[in-house]
Order: sequence, then structure tokens, then C-alpha cells
Amino acid sequence: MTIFHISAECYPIAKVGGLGDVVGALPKYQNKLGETSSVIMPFYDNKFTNTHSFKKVFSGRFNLGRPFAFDILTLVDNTLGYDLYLVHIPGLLYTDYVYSSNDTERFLGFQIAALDWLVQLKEQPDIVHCHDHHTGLIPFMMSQSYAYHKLRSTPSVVTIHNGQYQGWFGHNKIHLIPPFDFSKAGLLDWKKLINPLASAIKCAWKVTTVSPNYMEELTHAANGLEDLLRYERGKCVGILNGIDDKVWDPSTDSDLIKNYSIKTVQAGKKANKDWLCKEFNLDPKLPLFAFIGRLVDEKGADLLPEIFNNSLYHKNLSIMMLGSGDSGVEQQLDRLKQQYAGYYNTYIGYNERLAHILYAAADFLVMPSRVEPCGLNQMYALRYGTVPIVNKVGGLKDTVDDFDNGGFGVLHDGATVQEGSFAIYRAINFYNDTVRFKKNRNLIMKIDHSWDTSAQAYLNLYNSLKL
Ligand SMILES: Nc1ncnc2c1ncn2[C@@H]1O[C@H](COP(=O)(O)OP(=O)(O)O[C@H]2O[C@H](CO)[C@@H](O)[C@H](O)[C@H]2O)[C@@H](O)[C@H]1O
Repeated sequence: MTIFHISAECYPIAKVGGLGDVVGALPKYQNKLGETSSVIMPFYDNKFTNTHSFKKVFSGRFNLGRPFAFDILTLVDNTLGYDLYLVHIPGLLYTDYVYSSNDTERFLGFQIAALDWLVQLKEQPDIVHCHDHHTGLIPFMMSQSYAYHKLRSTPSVVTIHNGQYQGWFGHNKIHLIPPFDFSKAGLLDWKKLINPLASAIKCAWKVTTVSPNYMEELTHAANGLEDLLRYERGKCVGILNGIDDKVWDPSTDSDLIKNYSIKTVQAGKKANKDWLCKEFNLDPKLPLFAFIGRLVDEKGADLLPEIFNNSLYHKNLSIMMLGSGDSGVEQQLDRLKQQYAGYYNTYIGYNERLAHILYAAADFLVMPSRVEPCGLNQMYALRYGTVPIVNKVGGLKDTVDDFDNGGFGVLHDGATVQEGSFAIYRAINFYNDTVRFKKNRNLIMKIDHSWDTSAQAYLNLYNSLKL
């Protein structure tokens, strides 16, 4: 089967969050299963594109209010485990950032160029797999735009990584979409706006979300799309994300201060913790709690300052926070540093290497998310022998069980300061039960969340769509 994943992010080329991780891993595992799975993504002006060589495979032009020329580039000396195609649109998409405020035109141009290339390929794809709203107009264009008539019978699949963001824009821009039968314009609309995610849910052959529980939640809370998802339920399915167990392997991870396996976890985690605590002025003898992520409401980031303030009262733990986002929350989190010097520190920003070290160094990872479609951090934490403390939502509910209930993590029921603070209090008691805690550490490192099972689940889904 020939599969094309189309996405705004793909690790290690460009990653802002979990979408990049998934698109950078899933095709690799699908290829391992004998398929031909590739990625199409934008050509950004970043470290990866500036330090690798590319070859042109196609050139074209399209009109988006004004004419644009584009190239499709492919990576030379590719060791990624899948073919990579980059859409290079100078003056539109070739930027040193992934997302911005004029994304409508940028990602519309990306989608049009990707389809202009796909439609003229000698061998038509078997599956076009779109990810999130940035590629959400592709199923509509494949089925309705005259120019893509040849792709009309090619199955399209859309995966919702985050239903909060939908890419809405006004009908005054409808003329930017390549011509189609105007009587079908309703397929683009949701609540009087062009809504790429809603359109994808209407037009794709199958809709997936990144955990079964999130699929269920979306029918009650989907930022306005609940009714649509309930109506289209028959073609929706939740498939739990996996993790790239080659990138996220504490025994080979080149970012770590010291590598370790289950056998050497004690010494390995200690070396990483000692380094981190020295670097950030924390006490290595205390249990270390970490947060890694985007500082946005969905992640419960606004709760963190108070949760940390409550938890640091007895000065019997250390906390390290790595993230960026809401500037008010960033300031509040930074301010706590003076009050709790020696016990608390932050790194405001994005730092891939520090994230890896922190998963290895920490004893616990806190995730008080309000919405968590799947969550990868808790799975990375488990693989690195770090106990996740999570709110019982979305994929967190599917992947973590409470230690007081025969499980291995710490669960709380509600994204509130009280629940989050009490969960940390319970976690410290768990940590102090050293024999049980050590046994648990070995156990969680053995949990298999690799992509093997889920990559097969996607293949089964594609096979069900074969004509
Ligand atoms: N400041 C920082 N520095 C370094 N690394 C950082 C960082 N902030 C975040 N990261 C990294 O970004 C990734 C975040 O993954 P999540 O699954 O939590 O993400 P996100 O909410 O972006 O994704 C959405 O898509 C994914 C994939 O489907 C779903 O799992 C998730 O629930 C959904 O919200 C992890 O690899 C994490 O280590």
C-alpha cells in the first residue's frame, strides 16, 4: 500500500509538540510492516533544512489571490525510515516558524501544492492520511475540486490530534479553494465559517483520534463540533498513539548524561538527576517532580503556580518546570523561583535535549491536563522509569492506573489545584515507600507503548477502505 501522511509538523524536521512526534514515527513503523509510507510537509527555514541536502522532484504554480511558484523537494541521504517530501513555497511557507497568525493562506497553499503534485503522479496513492486542521481541506478538495478529479476515489483519512484548534476562516476567502461545484460549499461550512477540521470530519472516509477515550469525550466536548462528531460517529475510531521506542530509549538516548536500562536504572537515573540538580540548583536527595509542555489551559498550566506553591510548603521535594506559552503563567511560574530557591526552578522555552534529560532525571512527571487527546509525555516518562501523575482525561485515562488501585501511576479526578496538590502529596508518600517505589520503577519501564500495535491498527483501518 502507498500511504502519504500530510502534516504541518514531523520530527526531527520541525516539531512544536506531539503532532511532530507522531508523524515522525508512525510512517516508520508502517514501513516496517511492509507498506510504503511517506510524509509530505512544509519546507521551513530551520536548522534541519539548513543542514541537509534536498533534490527537486516537481515544480508547479498555483493561484492564491496572487500567483505562487512551488517545488516539491525530497531529502538526499535519507535515514529517517520513510520518504520525505517537502513543499517549498518561497514567500509563503518558507519561514523560520511553523505556526503564525496568517496560517489560512500558508496552509491552504501547502495543501494545494501537495495535491497538485500527488494528482499528477503516475501511480496514484492508496491512502492520503491528513493530520489536524492544517490539512483538513484536503478531503474536500480531493472529492470536490475539479483539478483533483483523479483522486476522487482515493480514500482519505483524517486524524484529530487536537480538536480545540479548527483553523476557521471567513467565507470571503472561499475563492482561494480550487474551483468546485458551488452547491457543495456546505461541506466546508460549520456555523457560518469555513471550518477545515469540520470539513475534514464531513469529507474524509475515516476519522481517527489519538485515543479511544478522547473519541468518546469529543462527542460531548469538541469546541463546537460535538453534534457533527455524534452525527459522523459511524466513521470515527480512536487509536491510541504509540511512542518511537528508538528515539525514546534510555539505554541509547544520546541526549542523556548517562544511559541506563532496567538493570542499571538506579545509577542511571541518579546520574541524570545529579547533573540536572547541579545545573538548576535543586536538592538531588529529594524526590524530583517535573512538568514538560506547552503552558496553555488545556494542559492545566494555569493551575501549576498554585499547585507548586502548595507542594513546596514543606520543602520536601524539588520541582523543575520546562515549558513556554501563556506569558502570564510563565511570569507566575518564574516568580516562584525566588521564594523557593534551591527547591524549584524553571526553563522557560523549548529545549528538546533538556526534555530528554528531565524525563530521565525526574522521579515524577505532573500532567494536570484539562484536555489530553492522547498525551505522549506520560508514555515517555514510563519508559524512562518516571511515575506519571495525571488527571483522568482523554488518553491519560487510557494509559495510567493509580498505584492505590493495583496500578503504577498517580491519578487524580479533576483538573483543580486541590486535586493536583493532593496527588503530589500522595506521590511523596509513594516515593517514601522505597521498596515498593523501586519495584514499580522496574515495572513501568517494561510497559510496551511502542508503535507496533497501533501502526497495525491504522493498516487495518486503511484495508477496510480498499475498493
Ligand atoms: N518546552 C518544551 N521543550 C522540549 N520539549 C517539549 C516542550 N514542550 C513540549 N515538549 C515535547 O512536545 C511533545 C508534547 O507532546 P504531547 O502529546 O503532550 O503534545 P501536544 O499537546 O503538543 O499534542 C497533541 O497531539 C499529541 C499527538 O497526537 C497528543 O498526544 C496530545 O494529547 C495532543 O494534545 C513531547 O515530545 C514533549 O516532550
